[in-house]
Amino acid sequence: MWDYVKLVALGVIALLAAIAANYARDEAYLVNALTVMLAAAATFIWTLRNTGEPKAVAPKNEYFDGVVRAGVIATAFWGVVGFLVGVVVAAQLAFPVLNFEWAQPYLNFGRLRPLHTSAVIFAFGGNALIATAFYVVQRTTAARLWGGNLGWFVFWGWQLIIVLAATSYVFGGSQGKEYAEMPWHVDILITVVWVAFLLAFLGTLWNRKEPHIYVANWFYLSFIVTVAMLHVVNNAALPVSVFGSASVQAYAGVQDAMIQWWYGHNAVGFFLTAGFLGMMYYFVPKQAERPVFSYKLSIIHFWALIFLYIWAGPHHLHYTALPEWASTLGMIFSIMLWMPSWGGMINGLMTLSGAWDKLRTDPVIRMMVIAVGFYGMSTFEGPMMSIKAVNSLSHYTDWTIGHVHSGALGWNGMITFGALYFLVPRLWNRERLYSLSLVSWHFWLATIGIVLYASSMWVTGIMEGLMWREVDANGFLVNAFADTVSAKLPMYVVRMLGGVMFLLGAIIMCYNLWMTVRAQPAKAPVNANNFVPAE
Ligand code: HEM
Ligand code: HEM
Ligand SMILES: [Cu+2]
Repeated sequence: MWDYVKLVALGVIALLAAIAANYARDEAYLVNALTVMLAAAATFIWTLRNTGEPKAVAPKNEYFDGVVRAGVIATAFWGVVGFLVGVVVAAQLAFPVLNFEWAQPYLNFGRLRPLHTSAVIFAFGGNALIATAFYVVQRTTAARLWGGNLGWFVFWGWQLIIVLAATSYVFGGSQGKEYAEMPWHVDILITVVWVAFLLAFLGTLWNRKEPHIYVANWFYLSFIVTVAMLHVVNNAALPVSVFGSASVQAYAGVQDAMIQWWYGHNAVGFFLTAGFLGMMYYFVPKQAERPVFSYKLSIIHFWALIFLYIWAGPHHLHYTALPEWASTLGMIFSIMLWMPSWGGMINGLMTLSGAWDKLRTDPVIRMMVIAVGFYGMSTFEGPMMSIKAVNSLSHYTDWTIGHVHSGALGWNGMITFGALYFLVPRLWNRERLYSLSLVSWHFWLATIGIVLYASSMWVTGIMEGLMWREVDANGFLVNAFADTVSAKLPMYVVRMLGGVMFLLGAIIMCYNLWMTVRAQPAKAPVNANNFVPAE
């Protein structure tokens, strides 16, 4: 019965998408409609072929790990894609000829840049967060992921969203809001998939056999709930036509800017921070085989973080049409944010107390520790940059880009790599990783890559900031804008090389994980993935 409902629904979707493609008013919308049509048709055929077949009933005492395995593969795949596009845009900034004439307008910097940011944040980061949230919530509640195949809906829905967003940018569809560039129809799909994600997570918590809700789940839950709120409010818009990508924002002027940066900042705070802290609170203690340093600190850290983050957005709009008081409010909350952030860092690092020797012997724990270190660094740098006097120098410069990537590569990247190294042997029931020395290679390539990236951006950022404000004795500007651009060239090349190293490290990781699954002997099949011992 359920199969027939699905078939009808998929058929209707494919048909509507075909109609939408026919009436499409712009290229991006056309490509999106065709993609949805093909995806619905493929799922239709797949469902049809399986209709009436006896379904394998999953044993109730087994974790739902298939979707986590798929999420791990997707994380590694989109990671490499996102880093590669990062290297491409870095190369385009250094060598503008790489905006090839024949590839215009599709592959110019302006279209590839949001492709990079969405690929790394939503595809790489999003898949990492969804996969680990599903893994962690099951392990810490001793319950199977709620909702039957809802987990698969979330997984495939998210991949579809990624493909729609990416193709949309390349073909010229964008809302023009940073990190929220997806056109309105993709925004609706995101809302549906995100609600499914929330339900799967909440349902599992509800069914928990462990009375206590472990703190990692608090972080994951706050990430899911807050991102839902941010997404819906920031994307409120009126489509110009149901058959086109263009839409008009619900807010105008400075209100729109404020809502956008309330979103943008909290995307950092909840997507790139709270969710990843959930990862830290599970995987660091697991890999170190030590309890969390202070559970009390983790609770204080949690509440302080979510209370403070939400007010800090105006630090993105210093010296604009935003009222002075709002700007000051954002600055003050940002400075206060330093404390809980470092509380989290200390909690992560001190979890290693008594196990510091592991830093020498275990490259996976080294990866996690450097991630927490970079988290600490970027959450010190951020509050500093939010001070108006500092921001008057740093804003509009590459300093911001350096800050972004010390957080993104150092914190989000490294903690995800650590989690993948932890997960793959367990999910595929392998005795150990294929090669720890390849993990070490990855570690050093990535670390040196980040250092090259961040330090080159500090140098160019501060240099261009100072050059822009340099005036002669009569008060005239000394430098033309083009002077600052040409002065930056060497540093742009260094940044690109740093990116290449980071990318190489990720490719080595993929090889290592692949060989772990391929070449390592399986462990004896002792209910490794069961949470209730078989009688
Ligand atoms: C190989 C690695 C990477 C390279 C080479 C790279 C390169 C770049 C470049 C060239 C830009 C544009 C800068 C500009 O407009 O001046 C950029 C922007 C950005 N990247 Fe990356 N990136 C990498 C990895 C990542 C990762 C892993 C993340 C997030 C998890 C990330 C997040 C961002 C964000 C958020 C921006 C926009 C920054 C802003 O507007 O202030 N990047 N990246
Ligand atoms: C206490 C924590 C943090 C504070 C107070 C903070 C503050 C700031 C400030 C003041 C800016 C520059 C705004 C501007 O001049 O335009 C900024 C930019 C940015 N930060 Fe942070 N930051 C923090 C942590 C992080 C972390 C951990 C990450 C990444 C994982 C991150 C990602 C970003 C991004 C992506 C931008 C660029 C936004 C844009 O596109 O303009 N921040 N942050
Ligand atoms: Cu911010």
